[in-house]
Amino acid sequence: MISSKVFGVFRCKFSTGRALWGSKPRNLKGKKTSSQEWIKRQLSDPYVKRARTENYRCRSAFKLLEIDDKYRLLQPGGVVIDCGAAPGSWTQVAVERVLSSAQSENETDKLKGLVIGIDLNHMTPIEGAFILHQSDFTALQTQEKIVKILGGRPVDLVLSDMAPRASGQKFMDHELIVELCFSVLRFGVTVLRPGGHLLCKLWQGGEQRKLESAMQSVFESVKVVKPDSSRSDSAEIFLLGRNLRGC
Ligand SMILES: C[S@@+](CC[C@H](N)C(=O)[O-])C[C@H]1O[C@@H](n2cnc3c(N)ncnc32)[C@H](O)[C@@H]1O
Repeated sequence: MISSKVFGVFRCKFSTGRALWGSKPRNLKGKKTSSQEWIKRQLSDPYVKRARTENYRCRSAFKLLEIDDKYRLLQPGGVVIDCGAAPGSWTQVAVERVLSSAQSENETDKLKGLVIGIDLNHMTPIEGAFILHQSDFTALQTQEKIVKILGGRPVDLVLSDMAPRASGQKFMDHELIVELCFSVLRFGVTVLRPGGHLLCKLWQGGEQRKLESAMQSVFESVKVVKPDSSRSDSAEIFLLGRNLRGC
């Protein structure tokens, strides 16, 4: 067993913090909505309410739940890397679905499951997950830490909900998020098992095609996914690469 202290990582025991408000949204033109509009929208958003009642740290949980209900990416006993994990709702969902005994009768599957969450920001621990917080996913050092935690285990699913700090310059923000996706893809192909999957978020724009074709060259199928819980006025979409081709 690797000591979590060695990596400055914690195998989390308690989940307390919640950030149900999420980040201030951008509309399709890349402009921020006014604070008042944003608060009004948050208060009337059914997913914000559900996140509160169902104990998720933010409404984003429902995007992954919806995608997973359709594509069955999270399996009991699975190994999952969650890039851009804070405040933690995707990690919560991944832990529930790969570590939950309710999902699997098999205790061994439950023990085998592994979820690693990485974020630039501070993140409150989540029971059952390894969290590398205050860590830049794109840094080699961080990726080496992930590889050590994996201890040679192949990965079933790489997730990225990473988003750069939005400048409001639509093209620049699009380029930055696509760069993050490419770094997830480059790393993903080195750790995913053949047949593994990758889901990454981006804001639509001109570079999307390049990313899609890079994914098509390594995955058997690549789909653009927009769950109902992703706001229709948001430029956000997800690219899902399924079944990594073997060498
Ligand atoms: C939309 S939030 C993720 C929400 C998360 N999926 C959840 O459900 O709680 C985007 C996150 O990406 C993180 N991020 C952006 N660039 C990053 C990077 N280079 N390395 C790690 N995290 C990054 C941000 O700090 C932010 O917390």
